[in-house]
Amino acid sequence: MVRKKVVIALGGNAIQSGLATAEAQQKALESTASQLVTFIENGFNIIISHGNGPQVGNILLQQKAADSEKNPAMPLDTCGAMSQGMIGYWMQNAMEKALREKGIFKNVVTIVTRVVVDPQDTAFANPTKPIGPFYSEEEAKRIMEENHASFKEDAGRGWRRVVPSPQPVNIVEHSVISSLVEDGNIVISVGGGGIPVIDTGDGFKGVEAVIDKDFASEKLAELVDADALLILTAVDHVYVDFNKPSKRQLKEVSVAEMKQYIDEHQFAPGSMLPKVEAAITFAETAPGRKTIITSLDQALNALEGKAGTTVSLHESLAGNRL
Ligand SMILES: Nc1ncnc2c1ncn2[C@@H]1O[C@H](COP(=O)(O)OP(=O)(O)O)[C@@H](O)[C@H]1O
Ligand SMILES: NC(=O)OP(=O)(O)O
Repeated sequence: MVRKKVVIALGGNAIQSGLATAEAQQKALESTASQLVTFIENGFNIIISHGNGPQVGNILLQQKAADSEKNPAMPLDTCGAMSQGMIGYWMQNAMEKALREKGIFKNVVTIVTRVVVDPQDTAFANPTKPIGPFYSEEEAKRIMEENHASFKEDAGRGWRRVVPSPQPVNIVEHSVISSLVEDGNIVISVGGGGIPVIDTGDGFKGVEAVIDKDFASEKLAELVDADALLILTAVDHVYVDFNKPSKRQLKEVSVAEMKQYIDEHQFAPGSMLPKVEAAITFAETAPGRKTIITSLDQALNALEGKAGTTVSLHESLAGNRL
């Protein structure tokens, strides 16, 4: 049987739905993993990617405990690598447990993934990616003055530190990820959008940034020639007139239609907009490729063409079962 290959990008609620403790996040991941196992039961090969905004921000804050040459603070790229290892480790435990409960044996591996960015990317001069905890406006302004860090208001939920978020250009480990998934292993990769690196011509060098995980997942889906990119978040569908009485679910949408909605500012920057942009980019790479944006609960239904928002090059291609 030829197994279809799906890149699954997990939203923040799949990892942290309440407290930020290790115990609470591992519990949330166990619940996520029990749903992801249904993809394996239904014959899919999966590559799991995930966000790291809350986690990498907290790891960065924890560097404040550093006080000497013996205990130096680590830079943001290294904090990103730590977040990949931490969440990957939790996810490996959770997936193996969920597989065992179903009597399935499969290797689950995390690849520490480096993602090449352009040093000239204009994002370096304009930090936009929110990380870490939320603050009141007053607290945020005080920290900005003390630390020269940038903070911005995040979608009506409070103020957060923001860091540069350049576009992914290439994924260093994509070939090995591809081989592992072709061999039937479950691969966790491009966690937190990948560790941002620049190609110096004499090796890779980490840079202080956090890449958007939806854009990095899209790049990975392209490079491993995935059949679908599944972006899972807290809503079952993308909406037009979101949060208005006139709100309407989008089901099967062409790239051209989605671009029109972007022009109408239907999607919030920093939340739904990058997902929609990633969906368009993947669909544009080939006529058969589709991106589905939905919730974890509806993910399998969505692959059968029965739920979620599906974006493909032409609307006629969107509704079919994968
Ligand atoms: N037009 C829209 N349709 C659906 N959801 C939207 C829209 N605009 C903004 N959103 C919000 O975007 C959220 C997804 O973004 P976010 O929470 O940042 O993603 P993630 O799940 O990757 O952490 C949804 O849960 C929803 O609250
Ligand atoms: N890196 C990243 O996009 O993380 P979040 O999805 O948690 O913001």
